[in-house]
Amino acid sequence: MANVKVAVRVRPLSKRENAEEGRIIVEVDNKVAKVRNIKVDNRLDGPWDSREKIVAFSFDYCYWSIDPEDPKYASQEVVFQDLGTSVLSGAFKGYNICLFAYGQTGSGKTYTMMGTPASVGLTPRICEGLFSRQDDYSEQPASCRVEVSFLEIYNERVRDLLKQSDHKKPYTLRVREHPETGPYVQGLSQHLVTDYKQVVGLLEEGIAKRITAATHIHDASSRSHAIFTIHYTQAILENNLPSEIASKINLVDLAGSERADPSYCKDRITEGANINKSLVTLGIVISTLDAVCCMFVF
Ligand SMILES: Nc1ncnc2c1ncn2[C@@H]1O[C@H](COP(=O)(O)OP(=O)(O)OP(=O)(O)O)[C@@H](O)[C@H]1O
Repeated sequence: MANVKVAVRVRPLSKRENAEEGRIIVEVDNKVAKVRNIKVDNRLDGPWDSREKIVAFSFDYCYWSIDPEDPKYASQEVVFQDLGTSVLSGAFKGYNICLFAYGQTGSGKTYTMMGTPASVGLTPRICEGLFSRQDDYSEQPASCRVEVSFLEIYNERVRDLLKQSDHKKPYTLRVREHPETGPYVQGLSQHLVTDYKQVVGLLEEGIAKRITAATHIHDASSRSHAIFTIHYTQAILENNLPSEIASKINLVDLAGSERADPSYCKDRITEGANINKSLVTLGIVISTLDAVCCMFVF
């Protein structure tokens, strides 16, 4: 899967982790993340010795986002410059692109994808990039159209985050498959936007409606998968004839995988089971795509 890039990001310890005297067991060295197994010989403290086990994993990008004073600190801007600009350049060339954040609950997916008002994440930055196109990517189009939609998948059911839904039956959208364009969500609202401010308004509206709940690890854990889709259509002249380049950008903030905890209430347990089930399925899909892809590479 040559067109797939994988990045890993290390976030700072949370207040709770600091209070519990948590330790960072990951180191980042260029494109390699090294995880130290502190359980070896139950040696929680003490000097490094040959029995300490380090497992190294390679990625396309490794981000160290612990301390802003650290020279190797990766800010939201650094992450955007690597990942967001390639999304934009792909979209400008007419490719469909999917960027998703995957990880354990509380690991920093929403922070990276959405960010905070003081530290804006990938999704709003990518939208801003579409409107303030100052690129060297390709020829500028005569005009372009941007339409967005925002949905969440909660307990395997789909809800439009940008449409007032029936309170009794909010999760009623159906996923269908079009013979030519592939899977789509029937009845999902599409919103034409003409500037960055409008996109931010819609993003805030959708984020506010998304289901969150407190878990042992994270006070505001997202309990659903959220998909923000941008349909980007460029009007161009091809051989002096009007034509269009259409691309679709899916920006996905997945719910976090978590360990089943019998002390949770029934809702949390059901949510957790559905989250884990869908993430395992996603893993199977990616492995299968990889296997199929390898079969045809000669
Ligand atoms: N790179 C970072 N720098 C500073 N704070 C971060 C960073 N990443 C995450 N955080 C903070 O850590 C907490 C958890 O992050 P976040 O909500 O993004 O986790 P999540 O993976 O989306 O969790 P869940 O799957 O439970 O929804 C938040 O308070 C967030 O502000």
